[in-house]
Amino acid sequence: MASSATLTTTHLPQLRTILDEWNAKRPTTKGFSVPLEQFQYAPNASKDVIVAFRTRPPLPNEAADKFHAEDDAPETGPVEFCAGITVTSAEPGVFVAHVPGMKWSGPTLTHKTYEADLAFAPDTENEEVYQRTVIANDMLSLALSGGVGCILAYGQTGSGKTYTMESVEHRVARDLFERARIMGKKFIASQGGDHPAAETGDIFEFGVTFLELLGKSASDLLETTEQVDEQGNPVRTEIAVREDKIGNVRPNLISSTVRSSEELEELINKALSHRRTSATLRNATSSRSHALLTITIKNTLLPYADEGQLILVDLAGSERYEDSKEHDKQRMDEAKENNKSLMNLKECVRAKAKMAAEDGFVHIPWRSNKLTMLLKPIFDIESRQPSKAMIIAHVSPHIQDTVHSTNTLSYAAPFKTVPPKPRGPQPYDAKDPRTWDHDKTIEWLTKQFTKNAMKSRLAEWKVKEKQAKLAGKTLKPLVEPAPGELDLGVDVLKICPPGSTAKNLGMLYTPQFVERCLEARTGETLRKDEVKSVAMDIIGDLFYLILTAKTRKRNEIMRSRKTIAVEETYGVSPRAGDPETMYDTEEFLEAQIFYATDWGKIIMAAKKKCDSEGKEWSLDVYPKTIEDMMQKFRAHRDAAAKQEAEKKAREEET
Ligand SMILES: Nc1ncnc2c1ncn2[C@@H]1O[C@H](COP(=O)(O)OP(=O)(O)OP(=O)(O)O)[C@@H](O)[C@H]1O
Repeated sequence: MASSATLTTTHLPQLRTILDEWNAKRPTTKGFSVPLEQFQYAPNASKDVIVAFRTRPPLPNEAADKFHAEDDAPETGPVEFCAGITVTSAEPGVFVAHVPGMKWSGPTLTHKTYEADLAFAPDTENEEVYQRTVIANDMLSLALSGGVGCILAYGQTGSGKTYTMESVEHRVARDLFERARIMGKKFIASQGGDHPAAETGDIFEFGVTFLELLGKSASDLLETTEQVDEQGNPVRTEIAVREDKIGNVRPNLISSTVRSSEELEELINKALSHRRTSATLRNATSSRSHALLTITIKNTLLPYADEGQLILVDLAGSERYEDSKEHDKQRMDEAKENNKSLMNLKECVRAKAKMAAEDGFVHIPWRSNKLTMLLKPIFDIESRQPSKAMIIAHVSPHIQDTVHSTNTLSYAAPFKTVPPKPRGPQPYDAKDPRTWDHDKTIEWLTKQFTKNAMKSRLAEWKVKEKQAKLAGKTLKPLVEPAPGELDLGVDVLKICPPGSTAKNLGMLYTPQFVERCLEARTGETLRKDEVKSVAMDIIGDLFYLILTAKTRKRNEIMRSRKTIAVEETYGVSPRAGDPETMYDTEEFLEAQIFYATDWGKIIMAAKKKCDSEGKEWSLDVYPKTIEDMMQKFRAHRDAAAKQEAEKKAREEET
């Protein structure tokens, strides 16, 4: 293949002729299926990884500059633009890259086709790109519902990444608060509308960080610095990027709280101006660094739920080795590091896409690099947060850049996956809620609400028993109610209507499930805040069971790796093990009621000890912990029964 230098002005007319012949034969370009004004959600909205291509228009004088920069061939008049990319379909997205080559008979063109979910032509406005990516895939709602949405701009230096990402950032700032108000009002309404923020829907707290990763070193773009180094570059504190004790990656950045579009816009402008200053001073740093804007969102009415996140990433320009070999050592190291991180990112995105499409286990190597560590929430399969990643691959429109463009397109195209084909119902597995039918789901939900109702009955009974004792009376023992006799406080059939299963419930965001439980409330047996707290426990348990089922296979493969952390993310009690099969007894339920909140605490302490001693949790320590607890419970129960019997006998005697 010829380099662009050999394909200079003299060959352009021939290349144009070949391109015109190809264009004359190809079918007309397929546009978007629904015009922008009419559509609301994209057909791809359910996918975990969405890939889009974008090419920009040629800039004034760019075609000439591109030749003159590399070529000293004699000029034959003004250099006209020659297309290196043709968009043949917008949705699904198809780009054809025209790769120039050279034979003894003259220049040639090879037409390579690449497919994505969406493709944006040079005349597509930023607003349309934003609507068809961020809005169509419901990224704002995802983050406001405790999920993680990540948008990555990838491509060669100068291909338009910053142009796209800055526009996305400003538009997110414009729309996020309005969307939050709508969702906030809806959430309050589902609780009966009784809240000081019922009018405003103001229930979310927003935090913003902006990190720059240059080579291996991370810095805070919100840090204002007066200091400059010998070359005049601003000096910023180096930020450590590592996992903390509980596995979170939270670099120590300035996190600013924002309350409005204007405040968010101001911070974005501040960070971008710091990035631009660095870019001018340090020879286009922006193209050599990754910039990550993270917006964290906390629902103040669901204090135990995970924070939602929107992560907007303007990636460093992808450089070929040939382009960087003229650089000094520092630049070469940076380029090497960038390529490493981009390759690692590719592995992670590809694995995530594959996992979503095949519904199986795929190892995601997110710990291998700082960039992917920072994106842990979207790559960690142990995370309970729903997440979605969108990659927008940018290419230059010029024929001189096609070799670069094919690299970019072949990097991103494999991320496009076909949603898994319906394979019929999976065989029933008691341990895997994704295989439960409607009846089994209702049975499980009923059991969860019964557990809760029994807990409060027992608590009430204990109070009454105490009062009775004080009055010198004996209270009748608490009798186990017959199935269906207990008022659960909710209509489980409303939570899981006919036709719906645990798999459908597992796809709901936590606030959606809470809203549904609140709507299913019957009478006054449970207060609204009690429904909320039980709903949080139940959805937490369901996520845990699904997660355990998903990772079981992985755990078998990687037995040496640490087992799933039994974290109390949703503030609920028992989560470890598999009560469905191992301990599915009334006695087990009674023991949980007896231990109440201590149950979770004892299990957590045992898990911690087990980890520190490097023992095997699921097969060895966990059953032993449960057995010890059950023995204690039985001893207590038997002693209490004995005492009760003796008391009765004494009473009968007197
Ligand atoms: N879709 C577009 N329409 C019009 N102009 C564009 C478009 N995309 C990019 N540009 C212009 O192209 C130039 C290069 O774009 P940009 O700086 O975004 O590229 P980049 O990929 O971020 O480069 P770098 O890696 O160097 O940061 C800019 O002048 C920008 O304004």
